Amino acid sequence: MGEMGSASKLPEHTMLSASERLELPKSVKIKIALCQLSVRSEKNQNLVRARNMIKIAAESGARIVVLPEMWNCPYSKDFFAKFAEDFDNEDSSPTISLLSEAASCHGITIIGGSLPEWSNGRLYNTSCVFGPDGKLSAKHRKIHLFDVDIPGDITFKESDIFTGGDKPTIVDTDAGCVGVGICHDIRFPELAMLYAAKGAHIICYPGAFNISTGELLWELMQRSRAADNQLFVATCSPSRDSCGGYAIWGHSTLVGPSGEIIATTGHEENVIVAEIDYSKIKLQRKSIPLDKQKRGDIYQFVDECEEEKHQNSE
Ligand SMILES: NC(=O)CC(=O)C(=O)O
Repeated sequence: MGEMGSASKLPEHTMLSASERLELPKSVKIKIALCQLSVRSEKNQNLVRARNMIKIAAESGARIVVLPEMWNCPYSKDFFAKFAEDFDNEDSSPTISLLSEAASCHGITIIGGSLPEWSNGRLYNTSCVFGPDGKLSAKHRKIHLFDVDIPGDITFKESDIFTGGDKPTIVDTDAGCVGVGICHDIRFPELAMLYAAKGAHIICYPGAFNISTGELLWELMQRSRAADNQLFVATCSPSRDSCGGYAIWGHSTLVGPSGEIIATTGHEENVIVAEIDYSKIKLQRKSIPLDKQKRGDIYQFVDECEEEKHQNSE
């Protein structure tokens, strides 16, 4: 990422904000593909279908390809453990081998959706990023697990099965600086703000929102994270007809830095290819300089009782 140290030597009034110092990737315009896959109950079928979609995406000119949350495995508690792989052992991880081979074969960056991962006896919901050389460049374990109980609608508790990740993930790729989150992670603006502060150009959220929260919140969340942080947001979901009892919303989408939808789709299986113009980040941040307008000095709660106790003790 760009050198950020020298600005501190300038007089205060000429100091550049983090947004103004943001360096853009060499290629400012690139194509991204979102592979909205129909996930089957046969792992091998999912691998074959995903490999075909990646090929279609790459042949359409995409330099960065995003896969859905849980694309090699139905989004269901009955399947997660059975389909999980140990990523540290490539020989026993056909999914990791496939992603690595596909990235190097097409010379692209792959944000590998998410997969159930076994590690030291624990199960994680994990996204792997591969560079054009086929090497694993980052691994994000879903931080915020999806535990919900909406009476008469949906009850689902990921934490019964998965262990949550404990780190944010930001990775410099030749297709931009990418922050990674998985589905429910999108509900936490703090994570997106952290990625923006660290220089992310785009945040990719593989996700599998269900049809009720999806209709209400999926688009809203993506546009909010993009507009608040003035960067690109890309989401990728399995399609509605995927296997398992969980009804998936679909609607994989690319959103631009002013919160505009650049490309989206419906419930069905589809490969969406769209153009990202990273110069729009700078334009948006120049037009509405949120970074300069922020009042970090007043965004804190004062505990009045504590304050009173403190004053009385003086
Ligand atoms: N997979 C998820 O984390 C689902 C989710 O967040 C939802 O609202 O649905």
